[in-house]
This record gives sequence, C-alpha cells and structure tokens, in this order.
Amino acid sequence: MSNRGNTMAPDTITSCHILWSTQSGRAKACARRAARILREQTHIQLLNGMGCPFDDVSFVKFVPLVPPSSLLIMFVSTTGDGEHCDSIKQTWKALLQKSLSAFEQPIPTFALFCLGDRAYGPQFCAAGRKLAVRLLQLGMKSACEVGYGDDNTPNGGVFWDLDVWLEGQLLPICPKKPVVNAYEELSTIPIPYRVHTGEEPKQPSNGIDEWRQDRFFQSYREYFSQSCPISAYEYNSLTQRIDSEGKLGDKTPLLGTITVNERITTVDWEQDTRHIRISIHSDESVLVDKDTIDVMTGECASKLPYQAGDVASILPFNSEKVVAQFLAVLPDTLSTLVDTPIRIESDDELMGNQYTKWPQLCTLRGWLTYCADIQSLPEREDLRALSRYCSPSHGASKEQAEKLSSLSETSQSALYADYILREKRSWADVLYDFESLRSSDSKLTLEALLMLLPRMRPREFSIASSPTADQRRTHDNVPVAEHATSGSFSVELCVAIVEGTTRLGRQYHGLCSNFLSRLIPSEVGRPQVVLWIRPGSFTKLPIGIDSSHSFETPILCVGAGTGVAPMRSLLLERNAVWKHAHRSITRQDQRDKNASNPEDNILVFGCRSQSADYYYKNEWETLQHDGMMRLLPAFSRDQVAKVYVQKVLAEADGRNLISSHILDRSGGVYIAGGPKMARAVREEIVKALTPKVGDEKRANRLLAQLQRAGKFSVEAWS
Ligand SMILES: Cc1cc2nc3c(=O)[nH]c(=O)nc-3n(C[C@H](O)[C@H](O)[C@H](O)COP(=O)(O)O)c2cc1C
Repeated sequence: MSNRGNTMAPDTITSCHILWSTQSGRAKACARRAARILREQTHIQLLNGMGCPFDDVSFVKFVPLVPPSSLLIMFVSTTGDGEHCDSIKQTWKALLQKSLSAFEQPIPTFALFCLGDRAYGPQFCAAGRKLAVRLLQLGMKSACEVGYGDDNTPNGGVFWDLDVWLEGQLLPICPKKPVVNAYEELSTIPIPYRVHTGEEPKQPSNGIDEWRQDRFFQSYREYFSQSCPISAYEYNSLTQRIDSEGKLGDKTPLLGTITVNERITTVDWEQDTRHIRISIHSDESVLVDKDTIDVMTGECASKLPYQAGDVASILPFNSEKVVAQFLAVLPDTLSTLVDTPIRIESDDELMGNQYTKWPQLCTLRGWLTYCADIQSLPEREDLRALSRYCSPSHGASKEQAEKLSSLSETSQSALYADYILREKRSWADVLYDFESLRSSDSKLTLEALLMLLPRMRPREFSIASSPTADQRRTHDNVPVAEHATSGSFSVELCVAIVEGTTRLGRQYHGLCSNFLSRLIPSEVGRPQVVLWIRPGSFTKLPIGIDSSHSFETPILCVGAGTGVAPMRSLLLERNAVWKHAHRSITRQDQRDKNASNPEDNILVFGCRSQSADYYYKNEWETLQHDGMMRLLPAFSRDQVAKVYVQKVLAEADGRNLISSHILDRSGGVYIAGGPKMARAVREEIVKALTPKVGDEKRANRLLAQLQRAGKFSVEAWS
C-alpha cells in the first residue's frame, strides 16, 4: 500500500479538524503541539481547536459533512497487542461494519500520524496502520505520507518523529504564513477558571484525608469519576457488578483498603516487588435490595465481582513530601493559601476539552495531593506555555522566558531531551530552576496553575487473583447473611516498585507503584485507594473458567517478572473452578484417577534468581505437587549463560512442547510481560510451528487464526 494518496496544493486546504485516540495522553499532546504550530505558521483554520477524541464525533456521519477543502488530521496510538485505544473504539466498530459502503465523493483528505513502540515488532503502530487501510478502502485519500512515532526514538520519542513529520509532510501541504513572533501574549489567553477563596471556613481534618472528609467528598468523587476508563465495569452501591464492559459514562470509582502489602523479593535484592491485596467495600449505609439475593443459596445473584484476566486502574496520589517540595517552589502569594478551602468555577464554553474539570471544592494542598500530576515531566508545549508567566520585574525574566520557549522548538529537541527527559525533571524542578516563575510578583496565579498542570491519570495493573477463589474464601470466613449484604470483594496485585537514578545522579520514583508501596494495611472500611476494574487482554478467553465444567482447552501461560500477575489470575481461577466442580474428589483420588492433567495448565515463569525474585514460588510448587499444573521456570542469572523464558519454552519436551500443545492438544497460549520478551516468545512459537505447518507464512497465519479465536493473546507493557 502506498500511504500517500495525493499531495494537496497548499492553497486548496483552508481548514482542518483534529482527532486523536490515546490511552495515556501522548496522542493528545501531539495534537496540541500540531495545533499550536499550525496556528502560528499557517493560514489553516482550526475548526475544533486542538482537537477531540474520535468517539466524540460520529465519524462515519461526520466525514461526508466536512468540505473537501478541510483536512482531517489524526493522531492514533496503539495499545494492547496491536489494538485501538478506548477513545476510538466506537468509531472503529462503525468503520468495520460490513454494510458500510465507500464514502460518496467529494470528501476531505486525511493526514495521519501513528504512535507506537517498535519493541512491539509486527504490531508497531498496528492500530494506526489498520485505520489507514480502512479509510483508503472507504475511498478517502491521504493528503501526505503517514507519520510513525516511536517511543524509542532518541531525543524525545514520538515527539521527535512528530516534528519531522510536521516539517516534511504536513506543513508543506498547508498555506504558510510568514513567521512573525506569533507567540501569544498572556493577556490574549482566555482563562476558563475562577477561584474563590475565603468563602468556606477552615475546619480541622481530624486526621482524615481531605478527599474522604464529608465536606469535600462529593466534590472529589465527581472529579475522580472523569478518570474512569471507558470500558470499566459498573458496580451498584453493594459493590455488585451490574454491567458488562463497554457501557460508556463517568462511573463512580470503587474505594479500596489495603489489607496486605508484602515484599515478595528478598530484602537484599535490587528490586522491591509487592504482593498487594485491596479490599473493596460497599457503602454500608445503603440498605440491601433483597431482590439481588438468591433465596435458595443466600448468595448474591449478580455475577462475579470481576473476571480472571481483568485489569485494575488505580488513581495514584502524591506523597506529603512531594507536595511540600512543590509548595516550596510556588510564589509566596500561592503557598500561603495552602490549607484554605477554595471553590473552583469553570467556564464550560472556554474549557472545551482542552482543560480539566477540577473538583469544585478543595484546598490547594488537596488539589496538589490528589489531582495535579506534579511529578510528571512537562512537555515541550508546557514549557512554552510556562514561559509566559515569568515575573516582569525579575532580572532574568526575559532570558528565562526565552529559554523556556526555545526548549519547545524542534531545533532544541536534544536540549529538551537532556534537560527534561534524561534527567526526569518534573514541574517542581522546572519551577525551581526558573526562579522568575516563582518570585513574589510572578504571573503564576492559581488559575494559571489550574490551566497548566496535567491531571493525574490512573495506572493499570493486571489483577493477580482469582475471583472464584476470593469468593469462596469470603464465603468460608463470613457468615452468609453478612456476606450477602456487604457485597465486598478483594483484588490482588503484583507490583514492581519503580525507582532509579539518572545520569546526573538524580533519584526518581514511579508514581503509582510508590504510592501503593507507601500504603500501610488498614482497617477495612477506611478507603485508601480509588480504582476501577476493566477487562484485560485475557478476560473472557475460551478456556472453561466461566462454564465451570469444561477444561477442554489446555493453557500454556508465559509470564516474566510481574507478567506472572495475569497468569496467576488465570491459573488460580481454573484451579478454583475445577475444585468446585470436583469438590467430592479427595486429593488422593485426584492423583489416583488422574482426574486433572498437569499438562492442562502449564506455566513458564521467568525471573532473575530462584532465591531472590521467584514470585509465588510456594503456590506454584503446591499446585504442581497436587497435579494441577506443570511449571517450567527460567532463572536468567543463576548460571553463567542467561536463560530466558523463550529458551525454556523452545527446548521443553525435546523441543516438542510448543507444537504438541498447539497442534495436537489444541491448546491456548498466553503471554504477559515486556514487549521484547513477548516478541521473542512469539518468534520461538513461529519457529516451532514452521516445519509442522509447511512454512513461516503459514505458521504466522495459524497464530493470527488462534488470536482471533482467543487461543493466542499477549498483554505487554514497557
Ligand atoms: C499496554 C500497552 C500496550 C501497547 N501496545 C502497543 C502495540 O501493540 N504496538 C505499538 O506500536 N505500541 C504499543 N504500545 C506503545 C504505545 O502505543 C506508545 O507508548 C504510545 O506512545 C502511547 O500513546 P498514548 O499516550 O497516546 O496512549 C503499548 C503501550 C502500552 C502501555
């Protein structure tokens, strides 16, 4: 496929719409940068400002309404294993309808920039590429070459690639205007917020976190709901799951308490990894709806609270220390407000989707703790925006404003990468370094901070526990009547705590893993965590865990490091369901009658050292001893030559395991962990299948078929 449809003459394009699909925000940031550059350097009219998510417009109906002189500029990220992000899923579904015929001409052309990570191999930018193919099939034309942004490109990742694409592809097809210093004055930027202080009296916190205090709770709850992942499940007030995935809307988050937070690597080991259990409780003040209880069994009639393979999206909070460091670099006029309740009013018209709807009532300290992502690294556009707030009377103001602004230029990408990316400089670091931003007459008002700082977004963790085992445990320990009314459940996570040191010796910490590591197990009913649960790549596999009795599909799970989390969920779930279905058979009987076959549940687990980071060792060994699974460990550093999961898998059973599992036993293969590992395992599978099915092409085709049938799936994260 040639990805260039036709090159437009610069004067034929007069306007554009910008659309993006993103999981973690980079595609939106690319859209923002492109919009700013188009505004400054071209005569193109930006019809929807810096753009909106695909699913905000009804794409199929929208395209024929757009005049051909308008350009559709699209930024599309890939997630999962070559999948589309949540914010384009409805559009993608509509575009795939068989009944959809080609758009009637004339229609607008498109310019597409895809975001991805080359470590995903053949799935690099798969979502964007699939979209391009489909749009071309539907008769749309590409106005310029498709752009590809890779997270690993030196000096800025996708943003470096974006600049190259803008310069080489997009800008040449747009009517240029002479570049004057089009740099926006502060006074020309409409402020969408009004902050009212002093209206609400201060009250003692009584040691309760601000977001849980009665007077603020509703305000925070509404704010948190906006961070809900699109596919999150909905729960009723008894924490019973009441919908299937895919129902849109801002869903109230679940509130959880940490009941277990244990280090599962040895104390002297380089990596601190935690086994964390979060207990989720209902709002006990709500009365039980008797209809939801099965009168015969006393059990809740609703489905399991979550499914094996699901993912927990957790909203992190900043630590007291980080907030104090940030407050210390704010102008005095702001830092003195710190514990005063503030009311934030927002102008919906000015907000568009460009700004965040913050909680209506909070304090500056609360906002910095629960809402603003002050530990994130400011993007180049942020530095440019910040430059407008330097104090006019500070001696270095002009120089510092120019420096901040120039760091956003394409030509200064290497400097930006050195200063921000490599040294992981956060907003607080930048405010500290550029002192004209924080001097007493700085223009940095509270309203400006509300405009500038990004909001905290949830981080995702594969759930490591089995919902059936959890429910059985709860039933065994809690009297039936009490359980039926509480609706409570728990989820377990396996979390590697991220920390490191930059080249210049600055320490950095992963936001959410460190937030979780700090939480001390507490009494159930004192929420510490705000979360949602949504389906993951391994939810709803055809492997017999929802139909209780069918274990016809043997599974081969490959998990390296914390990639073992979803595998634990699947294996424990199969074990719990199996046990429930065979509860009259004793252990001895099981072995005698060979009632379960260990080959039905194979785990290839990879870690560095058998004695230091062998997660859940005892559980695997017990299951293996009971004949419920087969374990193939790979300890990469326990011998001179490195041994990884792909090698163990390839060599097992005289190099026959892969082919006999897939071809003879019709088994499913599931892989979780880093993208490089996932790619290497996939390559070994193709290598093993090739001689059996004829050639490599057929082997790849077979894997694609298995993937469509839910018998091959990958969950990879960097
Ligand atoms: C869970 C996960 C899965 C991903 N899967 C892919 C993939 O299959 N192919 C790819 O090219 N990039 C993949 N990526 C990389 C993202 O596309 C890349 O990081 C991108 O810059 C993120 O953009 P966003 O912030 O707009 O979501 C994945 C990233 C994550 C976190």
